[in-house]
Amino acid sequence: MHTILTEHDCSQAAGKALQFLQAGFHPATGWKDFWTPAGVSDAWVTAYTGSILAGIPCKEAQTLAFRAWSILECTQYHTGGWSYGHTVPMDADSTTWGLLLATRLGQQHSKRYQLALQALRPHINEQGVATYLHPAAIAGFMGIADYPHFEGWTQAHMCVTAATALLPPFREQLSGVLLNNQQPDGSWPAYWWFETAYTTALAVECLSADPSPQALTAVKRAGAMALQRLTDESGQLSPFSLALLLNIGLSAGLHSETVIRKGLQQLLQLQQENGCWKAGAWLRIPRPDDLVPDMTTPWQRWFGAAQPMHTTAEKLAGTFHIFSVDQHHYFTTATVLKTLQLYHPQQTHYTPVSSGIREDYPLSAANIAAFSRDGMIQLRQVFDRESIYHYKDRITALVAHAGQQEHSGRSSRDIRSFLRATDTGDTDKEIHAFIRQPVLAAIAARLLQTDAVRLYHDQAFFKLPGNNATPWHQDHTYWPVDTDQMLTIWIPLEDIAPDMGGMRYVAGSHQKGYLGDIDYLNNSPQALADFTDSNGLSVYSADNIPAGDVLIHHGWTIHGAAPNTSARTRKSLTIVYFADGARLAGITPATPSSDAEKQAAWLRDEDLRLRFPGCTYGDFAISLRTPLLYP
Ligand SMILES: O=C(O)CCC(=O)C(=O)O
Ligand SMILES: [Fe+2]
Repeated sequence: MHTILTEHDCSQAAGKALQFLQAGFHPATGWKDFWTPAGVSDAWVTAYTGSILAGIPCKEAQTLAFRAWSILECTQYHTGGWSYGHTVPMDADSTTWGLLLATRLGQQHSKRYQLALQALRPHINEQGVATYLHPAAIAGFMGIADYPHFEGWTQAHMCVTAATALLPPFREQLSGVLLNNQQPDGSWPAYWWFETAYTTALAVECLSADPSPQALTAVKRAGAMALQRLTDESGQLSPFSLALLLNIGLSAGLHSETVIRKGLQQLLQLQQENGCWKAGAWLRIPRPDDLVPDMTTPWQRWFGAAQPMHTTAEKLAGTFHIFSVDQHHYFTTATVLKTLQLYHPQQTHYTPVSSGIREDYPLSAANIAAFSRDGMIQLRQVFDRESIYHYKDRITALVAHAGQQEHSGRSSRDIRSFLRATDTGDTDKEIHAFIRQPVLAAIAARLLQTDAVRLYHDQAFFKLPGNNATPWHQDHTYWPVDTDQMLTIWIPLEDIAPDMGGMRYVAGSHQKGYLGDIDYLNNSPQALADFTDSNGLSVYSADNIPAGDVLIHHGWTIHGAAPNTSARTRKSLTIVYFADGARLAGITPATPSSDAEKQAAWLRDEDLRLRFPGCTYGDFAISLRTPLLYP
């Protein structure tokens, strides 16, 4: 067969695979695969898939990998580490993949990374890495607390050891262990897999970076084994096995071997229409006392319990020596992506994923400088009118339902300032996507001059006819986040005319940071004039804003809005972003004195409780409610 495998072929295939993984990614749980008696795996599969994407140098893959990490940061056990899935006790394999993901994203400084590393350490001994450390926890989870024989599960496993060996802190120690455990045929054994190429691919990835003669020999032997199997089993290999054998060959430097090129071409031919490669990763669950599962027969595929199991004996008989496959194809597809990456490491030309949403807004250096000087900016035509009007209708329906008439927080004035609804994206899928679209988050990140931003919240502000002015205030007063890098994108949902209650900003006031209780500015126009005059600042009035434009203000910029004297409702949606890496904090003064300060402190506590459940001041400002939106 004549085999020409172009860069273009690989990058096309990888782009489609990426789209498949993107489509299957759930914002709260990541990817799920493998049905076993312990349920379906989310954390482990998400960590594995994410860690492969993190190694692919293109924007879509990096974004997905960051999202996966963001989920793992929220779902980690407080004792550190990750597990197979929801409610299953922590294990060394899932924890290793979580750590590999963090490492590849450069997140070693993260508190969760450090915690997981600590939790992993005790699993490592001279024999390698044990998946489970405490039989009691896992036996309790399985409902066989009285069964004492977990020697099989608490011994060192080469399939876990080879993955952990890829973590820089353990590489040296575990390379030695790997060298001692290579089989005569050049492979490494696997405990949780039928396919020894799983362990071998990881071992070779680790050892190929080791310049010692022993490592070199080991890698060569593994490479020869892979070539042999690719030849002998050609045409019978599942995409999973084929990808792993190719990984071994590629890590061993055998790119130009005909068998490798043929294998790659076969692999590309096996890609499905939707971008995936069909499930072929056979995960097995030996009995906890089984030390060498390769000797065990027979194995049953898990389709759920055949009959109800109550006693330990029934559970032992019914839930072990079973196997399962990655029924959603994510695990296999991620493994194949790794192969493509190894074949063309420097290629970043993956087919861009088209989402239908605008990808970029041409923000200029002058825009960024203006925002940093004024603490506010108006950006022209970020959206087209039709799409804004589409969202206007959806948001109007929602506000009518969920809106709350308010005095805008603090000032008890007779007439209310607006009708407000928070978290509008929670109940409407389209608004959810609109709020999370990358173009807005990218604008936020660039104006804040930071690498990554999270969503804080979204709120709709509808100023009804006759509603009062929005009092002057500083938003950040209400947000329990310690970074100054926060901003709001204020999106008019239709044209705003001068009598509808346009936004007002004290340009440059953000540079002063927290100004204390500034409610006195609302006492009279003179109070404000005195403040701006004595500080050399001026007020910017955004009176005529066409739909499609957006207004953006910094978290410390003093702002308000004029009353709505027209007969129309002024409709707007706001999205608040903050720089990733912030921690939860109150603002100074720690002891509020005025009523306004007391109320602000109460609102910060309230937001901490609502937006960062389970967190306290000092923790990282990370939660499922505040996802990373960029990159
Ligand atoms: O729309 C308004 O009138 C007030 C909006 C506001 O204060 C904000 O977006 O922070
Ligand atoms: Fe505000």
